[in-house]
Amino acid sequence: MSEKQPPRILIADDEPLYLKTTGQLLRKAGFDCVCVSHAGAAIEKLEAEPFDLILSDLNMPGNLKLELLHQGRSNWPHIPLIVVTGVPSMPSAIESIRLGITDYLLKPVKYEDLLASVRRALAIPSRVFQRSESITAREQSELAKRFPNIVGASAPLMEILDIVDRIAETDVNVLITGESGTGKEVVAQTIHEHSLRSKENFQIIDCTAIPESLFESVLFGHVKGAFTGAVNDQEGLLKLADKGTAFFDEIGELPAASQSKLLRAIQESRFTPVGKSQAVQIDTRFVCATNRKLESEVSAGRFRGDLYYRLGVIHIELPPLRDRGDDVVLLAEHFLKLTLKKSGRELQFAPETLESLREYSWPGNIRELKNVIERAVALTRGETIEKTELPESLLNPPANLQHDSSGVAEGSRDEAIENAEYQYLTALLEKHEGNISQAAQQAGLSRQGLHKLLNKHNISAADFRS
Ligand SMILES: Nc1ncnc2c1ncn2[C@@H]1O[C@H](COP(=O)(O)OP(=O)(O)OP(=O)(O)O)[C@@H](O)[C@H]1O
Repeated sequence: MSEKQPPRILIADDEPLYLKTTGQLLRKAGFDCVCVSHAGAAIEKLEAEPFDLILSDLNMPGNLKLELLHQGRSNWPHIPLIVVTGVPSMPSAIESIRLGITDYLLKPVKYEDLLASVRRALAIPSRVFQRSESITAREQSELAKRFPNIVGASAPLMEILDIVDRIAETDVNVLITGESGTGKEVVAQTIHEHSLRSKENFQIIDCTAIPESLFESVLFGHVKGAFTGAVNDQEGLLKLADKGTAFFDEIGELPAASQSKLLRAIQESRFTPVGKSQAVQIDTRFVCATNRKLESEVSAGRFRGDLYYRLGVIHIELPPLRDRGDDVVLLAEHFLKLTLKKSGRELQFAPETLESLREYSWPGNIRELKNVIERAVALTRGETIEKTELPESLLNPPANLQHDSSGVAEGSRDEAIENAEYQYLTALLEKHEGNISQAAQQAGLSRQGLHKLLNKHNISAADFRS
């Protein structure tokens, strides 16, 4: 973007009235707009002239297969793209978010919302949208130095650190997904620590811990006497996140009514505490995490699409530990060092122990690995951690957790993982006769984490108790 020139916006839409009024309104707001009525013309313009932003309709001539989105994102990845559509459809919405659009607005769109979205998109440095080429060894070591809390050197982790590095200082909202224990909270905290908001609060908001009936009061606060039991004025969690980062953990668990209240607060950057008449303005960055597949939740109608787009401007998917190669060893060494720091002892892994750690499939991911190392250190009497100090469940995992190359691969990878997880959980509960604490301990999960997984698979621990 040139400093003297106003930002240039390309608007592509086949509704003449919308095209004309949007162009006029944005010009009035100080932008330089070029309006075209079909995808082909938009692509020609992009080839010929520089732009800072694309506003694109979905249903317009030449865009049957979302050509403008595909070409726009692959040929001009540095130009943010906002979809504005009158005919929302779930597949196109999901495809849009996959391609990395900046926002998804539904017509009729309020002028203030459009303007806010345009300003937000233009405030994001273009490098955020540029896909990284493969990361060089030098860049790798620089990333490792910049993020010492995130241990690992595998290619998938390096890609994540590269994204974190590019987005941390911007104000974009981030959605972090991944299985339980993959490090979502660690990544969220790291984004905050490397942001311009690092001196302010990193406010964790655990969506599973807020009863639906208290959502507004906990999030937005309340005044004394607003409802029975409101004996004092209470500031809400969002106010505590003002100027800082609000981290919504387990956002996928948020009930529908709470989703709309949160969406409104995010869209307007303000909310009204319960019992008050005046709204409170906030300046907060939103980072969210979930181990659910939010896209499927949106398709199934359980999660609002508009909230999903608003939160997931940047989507970081953390790989499970089993897909991170030798990171297992690096993390094991890291947790060994951490554990020994407390005791002052000196210990090392036997080569066979490391081999077993490498071979295991880690359903509880990094949290499970951390627990296994702490347990092994506690059990080891000599100077070497032998394989025998590893839990039996790790050395002889249930058949469904072993890698069997002779088996016929059925279904998608996601289905296979879901099945394996289901089998693992039922075997685990059977072994511990429905005792959640013991089962969670073995799986390397928190009790809450295990409850969530059981809910996901509709498994009741009570069925395993005698
Ligand atoms: N890359 C990493 N380097 C070092 N420690 C890590 C890393 N990732 C995660 N951990 C550690 O693993 C444990 C689990 O991480 P975290 O709580 O961030 O996972 P999560 O994905 O948020 O889990 P859940 O979905 O159950 O809330 C924590 O003790 C964390 O410190």
